[in-house]
Amino acid sequence: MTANISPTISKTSAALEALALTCVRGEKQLFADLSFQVSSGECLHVRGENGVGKTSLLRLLTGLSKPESGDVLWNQQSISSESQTYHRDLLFLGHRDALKEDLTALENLKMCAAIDDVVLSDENAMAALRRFGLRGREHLPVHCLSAGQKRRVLMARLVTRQARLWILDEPFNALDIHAVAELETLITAHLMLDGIVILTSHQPINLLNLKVLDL
Ligand SMILES: Nc1ncnc2c1ncn2[C@@H]1O[C@H](COP(=O)(O)OP(=O)(O)OP(=O)(O)O)[C@@H](O)[C@H]1O
Repeated sequence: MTANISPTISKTSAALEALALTCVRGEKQLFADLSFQVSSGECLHVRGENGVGKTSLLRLLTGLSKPESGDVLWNQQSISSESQTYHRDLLFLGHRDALKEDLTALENLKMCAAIDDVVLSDENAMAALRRFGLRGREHLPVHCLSAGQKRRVLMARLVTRQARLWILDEPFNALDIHAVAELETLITAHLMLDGIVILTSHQPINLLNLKVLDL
């Protein structure tokens, strides 16, 4: 069954811009003076070896950590000055599963919707979970799900929360080939609606409008 949830992202163009970002972690400078822009309809694939600073970059882009110097602009406004607007437009999925293990898959989706201030009916939440192959698992506590099934709950979140900008840390991890294809389809549909995606992955990615950033 396919979840019938129509995205209602506005059609005006949007852009995320990194301006001369420098990132220091511990004693080490991970990157310096890093600038790029990602606009509506584009996906940026951030690549690099383990420990090079991909997750650290995503954290700067989400505003979860601050750069040593430089700034991040969302639609030409610094994300530190416009953080409420920015966080309404942003969906960040970190590579550690941001799920409550004692809650069911359905309860997790509903809880995320409540935090995001999104109205989500049980029917739409169930449809989203089933779209990602979780039929019959909707009422199981998340600690009973496999690693790939947990990632699928997070994928369901991509369709139940309408955000313009998706920042996804290793979203293909633990997914089987069907789920990888489903996620690529979902990302493509988001880009066609003028969404923006920034993701990290150690695997090659099969998407149109893909830009690559090698750290
Ligand atoms: N809070 C911190 N304090 C000190 N060092 C940190 C901190 N956070 C990250 N690091 C270090 O910064 C470096 C970059 O980490 P990061 O998680 O950004 O790498 P990554 O490119 O995402 O790696 P991977 O491909 O393994 O996920 C690593 O050497 C890590 O140990």
